[in-house]
Order: sequence, then C-alpha cells, then structure tokens
Amino acid sequence: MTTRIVVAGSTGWVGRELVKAIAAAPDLALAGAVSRKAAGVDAGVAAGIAALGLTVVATVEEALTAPSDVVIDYTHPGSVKAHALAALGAGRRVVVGTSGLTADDYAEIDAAATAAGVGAFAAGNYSVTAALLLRFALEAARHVADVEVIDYAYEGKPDAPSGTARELAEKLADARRPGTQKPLDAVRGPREAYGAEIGGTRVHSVRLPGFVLSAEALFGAPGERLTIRHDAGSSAAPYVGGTLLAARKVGGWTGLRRGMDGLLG
Ligand SMILES: NC(=O)C1=CN([C@@H]2O[C@H](COP(=O)(O)OP(=O)(O)OC[C@H]3O[C@@H](n4cnc5c(N)ncnc54)[C@H](O)[C@@H]3O)[C@@H](O)[C@H]2O)C=CC1
Ligand SMILES: O=C(O)C1=N[C@H](C(=O)O)C[C@H](O)C1
Repeated sequence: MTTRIVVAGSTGWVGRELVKAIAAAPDLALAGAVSRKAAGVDAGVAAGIAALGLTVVATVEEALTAPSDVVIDYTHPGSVKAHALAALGAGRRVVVGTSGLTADDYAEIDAAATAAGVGAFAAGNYSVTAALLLRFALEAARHVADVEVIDYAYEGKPDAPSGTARELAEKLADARRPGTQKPLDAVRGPREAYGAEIGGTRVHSVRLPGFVLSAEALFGAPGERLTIRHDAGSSAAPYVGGTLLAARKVGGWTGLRRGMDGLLG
C-alpha cells in the first residue's frame, strides 16, 4: 500500500532531500509540498529534480485540502506545533523533524494525536548513529550517575538546546540515579554558567561558526571520565532514512512516540 506524504518545508535543507527520496521510493507518494517561497512551482523542480506534477503550496492548511496519510514537518521551531496540530486535527499522522519544542508542546501534540485516534512521532535526531549515542549513553547512565550534556551547533541555529541534546537530557534524567553535583542554589556565581536543567540533566549549548551539530554525554566518576559523542556532518542524508522509516511506521500506534532509538528495534 502506498503511503501519501506531505512535506512541510519542502525546499529546505532536509525537506528537499525528503522530496527526492519520496519520489524515488516505490511505496511512498508525495501528496503535498509546502514552502512559502516556492509556492506555485512544481515540487520536484523546487527540490532540484525532474517535475513531479505536484505544485508547491504556501501553507499546511492548503496542503491538507488534498488527500494524504502523513505530514512530515521540517520548517521552523515557530511554526511546527501549529502545523502538527492542524494535521492531527485533519486526521493525518504526523512526523515531527523540526527541533525546538518543549516537553509541554510534546504533551499537547500527544493529546491531539490521542484525541484524533492517530499516531505521531518525533525525534530530536533521526540519524541512526545519533540514536546509538542515546542508547549507549543510557547504558552508561546505569553505571555512572554523574552526567552533563554539551550541545555544539552552528552560530545561526534557531533553537537551543538542540533537539538532539534535549532528548538526550530528558532520557538521561529518566534513566540515571541521583548524582553528586551540588544543587544550583549552593553554587556561587551566575546560574547560567552551570547550564540549563532539562528534565533534571544539565545542558550546555555552544553556538559557534565551524560547528554543524554535535552532542556529547559527558560522564564523570572519581578519577576518570567517559565521553560519548555524536558529530553530524554537512549532509542532510542521515536524517532522511530515519524520517521515512518513521513515516512508514507511524500508522502503528495512537498518540505521540518519541526517540529514534525506539524505532531501531
Ligand atoms: N530531528 C532531526 O533529526 C533534524 C532536525 N532538524 C530541524 O529541522 C528544522 C528545519 O531544518 P532545515 O531543513 O535545516 O531548515 P531550513 O531552513 O533549510 O528549511 C526549513 C524550510 O522550511 C520553510 N519554512 C519555515 N517556516 C515555514 C512555514 N511557517 N511554513 C512553510 N514553510 C516554512 C523555510 O522556508 C525552509 O525552506 C530545524 O528546526 C532543524 O533544527 C534538522 C535536521 C535534522
Ligand atoms: O538545526 C539543525 O541543523 C539540526 N538540528 C537537529 C537538532 O536540533 O538536534 C539535528 C541536527 O543534527 C541538525
């Protein structure tokens, strides 16, 4: 059976690669492409391939007027939640690629998906090797209680911490035993120097030219340290396979599931 997909952000760094991969996949069909700047242009041409016979529209609402099964969003932290809620309200399954959502936002998306009786999926990072960082870090947290997360990205990234770092911090907070770090109130100096608490794990974001995106789980124990780190390169290819795997599987449950590690088996 063919899964009909809408890509929101279809001319972006990740979105255009998704359009190409969907066009090449025998079990997937591009049912909608959303991009404000390319509205009116053929979706294939806008993504840099041959014409697909589907015109790009400017809004998710317009895309939802045509039949589809799944909406994938790779747009901007400021628009992703509204897109997800609109799609779920129209009975579509949703795959969230865009980072920047909070735990409360995810709870809202979960409630909307549950109310609509459809599945939704979100991952801070859709790459398989980033999912392995998460898996290995959770294993380490079973043995070493003290851990902080360092998040490195390019200077213009619109959100901090990254989706990768946020998901890592939340899952580590669920998995680990209490550490030996002093409570923030017991430390002199600006609180910001000690990072943000996400879930209960401290996260430090660095934004500098020269980085793409790296996430590090830094464990400390008396007399030793363990660093588990993922470095993204400059290609969007690692996210495409994971995103389309999620699009294929998201019909298998109701409500929101999070984290690529859960899809890897
Ligand atoms: N979860 C993951 O594995 C990954 C997440 N991301 C996240 O995905 C998001 C998008 O990333 P990129 O593709 O690099 O960004 P990008 O800036 O290259 O592309 C975003 C596209 O969405 C369009 N857009 C923005 N707001 C829109 C709106 N309201 N309606 C319709 N289109 C809109 C932009 O014009 C642009 O074409 C970012 O939040 C990024 O952090 C990126 C890579 C992997
Ligand atoms: O903004 C990006 O570029 C990326 N964002 C994701 C995140 O916030 O974790 C993942 C990624 O590697 C690229």
